[in-house]
Amino acid sequence: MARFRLGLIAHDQKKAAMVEWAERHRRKLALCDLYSTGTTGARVLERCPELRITRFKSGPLGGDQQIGALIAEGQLDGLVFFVDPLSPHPHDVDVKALTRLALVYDIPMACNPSTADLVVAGFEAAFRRRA
Ligand SMILES: O=C(CO)COP(=O)(O)O
Repeated sequence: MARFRLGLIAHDQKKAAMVEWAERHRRKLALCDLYSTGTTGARVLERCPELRITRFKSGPLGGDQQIGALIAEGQLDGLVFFVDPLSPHPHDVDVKALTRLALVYDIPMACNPSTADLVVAGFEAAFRRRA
């Protein structure tokens, strides 16, 4: 059975929320191939070392663009991207480009934990249908 391919990214002020969210869903995330920017993936793996995460560069160094390339190539089924709306980001153009590609290719994109809960529930339902 194909595994879901899910991107995980969080801005610095949202990393604690990402770790908490990933831990809460770790059993379902273990059924996914996960892709993350550098620091986000490292933080999640500290708490959930069993997860299979391919880590790209840190966001400001091109990681957002690498995740965007996966979307453009049809290699990502969903994106959980906890955006910090209250801080400036030096790579804001990359953030915008990534969210734009998620819209262009119509992949589910969750930008906060409550939406990410719904996305995971959707994956669960799809797993059940496939089983
Ligand atoms: O900057 C980011 C998203 O725009 C995230 O990058 P890191 O996970 O490397 O902190």
